[in-house]
Amino acid sequence: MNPADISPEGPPRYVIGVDVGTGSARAGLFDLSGHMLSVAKRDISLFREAGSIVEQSSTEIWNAVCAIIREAVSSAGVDPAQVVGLGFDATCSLVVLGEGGKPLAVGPSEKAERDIIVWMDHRAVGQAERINAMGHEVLRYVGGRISPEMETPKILWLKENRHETFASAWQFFDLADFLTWKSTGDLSRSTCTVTCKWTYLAHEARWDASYFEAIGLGELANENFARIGTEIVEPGTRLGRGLTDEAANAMGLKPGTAVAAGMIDAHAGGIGTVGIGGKPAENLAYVFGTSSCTMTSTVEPVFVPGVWGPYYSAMVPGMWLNEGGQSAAGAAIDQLLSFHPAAGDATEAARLQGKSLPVFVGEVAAGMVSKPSEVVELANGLHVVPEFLGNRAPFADPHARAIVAGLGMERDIDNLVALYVAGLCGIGYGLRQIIETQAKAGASVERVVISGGAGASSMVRQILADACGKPVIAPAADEPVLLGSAILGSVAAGAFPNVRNAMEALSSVASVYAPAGGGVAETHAHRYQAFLSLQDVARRIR
Ligand SMILES: Nc1ncnc2c1ncn2[C@@H]1O[C@H](COP(=O)(O)OP(=O)(O)O)[C@@H](O)[C@H]1O
Ligand SMILES: O=C(CO)[C@H](O)[C@H](O)COP(=O)(O)O
Repeated sequence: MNPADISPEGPPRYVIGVDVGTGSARAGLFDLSGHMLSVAKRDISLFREAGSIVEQSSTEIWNAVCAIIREAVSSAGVDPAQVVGLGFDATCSLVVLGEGGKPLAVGPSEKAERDIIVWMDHRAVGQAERINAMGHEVLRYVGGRISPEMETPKILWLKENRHETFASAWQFFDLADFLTWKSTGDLSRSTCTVTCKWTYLAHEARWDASYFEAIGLGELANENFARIGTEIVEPGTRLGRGLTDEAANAMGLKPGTAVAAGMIDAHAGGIGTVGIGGKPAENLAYVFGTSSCTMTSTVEPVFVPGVWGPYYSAMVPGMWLNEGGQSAAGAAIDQLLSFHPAAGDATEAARLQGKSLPVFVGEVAAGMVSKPSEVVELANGLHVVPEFLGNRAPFADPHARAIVAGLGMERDIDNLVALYVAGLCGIGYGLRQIIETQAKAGASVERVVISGGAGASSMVRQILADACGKPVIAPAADEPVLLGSAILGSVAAGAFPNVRNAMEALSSVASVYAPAGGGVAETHAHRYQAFLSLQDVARRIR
């Protein structure tokens, strides 16, 4: 299908957005006004081992993606020939393939199907520290410090610990780029992935060979970056000749269907939300899933120590991006609840209602108060700094750890609820700290536009608004992250001239959660000071 074939007349056309998160892959089928007709989901495995090792399988993910695309199309009863575009987003995990696209084992299991080092894998903390000690110029564009969650420390880890894998790797991909290559055979990388996670300098359209030489990965530069990306294109760019016969067959779509260069999952959430009001520079995109990401767009680059970026054209084309967040967000709430003596009973009660534990506990909390903002009183005396997986921003400190203060001998569900609320407040104070740090550096925002699985609850949105002090906007789209990747697919298909146009046309506000004033605001101000003190004391103890 050529872009020119899409006309307002003729049969309706559809696009598919695919989102591969940490725990599941989802596909949504959208019409060209941004309405989602169907969604399909598959859970994906995570393999964990000692030493912060977390791995996945690219084969499993690819099979899941093909299956959910088929399911989304058939459950909507749409003719595959009417699907004109496909967009992908995925976690920023590292996929390692040998000759012929063969999966290579990335860890001690020696299992080739474990060929992905997941973004949250912290095996490369030592490599990241050594890179940071070198202080290379490119680090200015990742908030001053490389994170072990980024790809160059991980590849260095492979070279130093699994030399055979490193030497025989044919391609190192960010997961979204792997998916577009599998779909089209096109090895182009997206400016989103390589700028945010690989130190590509999109504002100068180049890699910096001296960085790779300095850190001990000179061979990647000597090969002209053939294993990490020679063609770098903006998200939404139409790749290759669209779907290959093999991929189309696996997905139940037509060969040649347009496939867009993809994005990291959080950034797709940004694309699906920050167009609201036509003012991307005023909107902070907050994607609250397993991790959380804060994404702030500016016209000029703003350097905020400890906040990733500034990245050029990594999310909104032509704008700079600062990206912060918490490495464990939904995952921190899960971890916190799992420690509590009432977790077993509550999990069983949640299961009987077909809900996850945090959703169940959140609903119990909402039922205990007359107004959502009052839930903060349930957490009276309990304080959580939820940094189970380090502080992503504004300290860029992978060694930070969580703090829970104010625990008693309680073992009941009410106390579990209190812990849940305190954990969410802690997430909100982390958000407030990032917003304040960025504002001091010159990147202030007016509102937070929320997406992600944990951001779907209205009580969660209200707690975040109260805790961070900014209005939280819920977009009209039920699945803003999927809408973001569908937007990419629609641009590749030629339905919109560019991503910015599509963003503004397809995103709108559903509801606004204004921060509460009065006593609630005072309580949060007080709790925020406690959060800062606890965080500071923990840092000093270490
Ligand atoms: N109401 C809720 N309150 C707190 N956490 C929640 C809630 N709903 C979902 N979560 C958490 O959000 C995370 C899943 O987010 P989601 O965006 O669906 O996944 P992914 O990050 O894999 O894309 C899980 O950690 C889950 O426990
Ligand atoms: O680092 C990230 C974005 O830059 C994300 O945290 C990562 O991609 C995981 O996303 P999720 O929490 O939605 O599974």
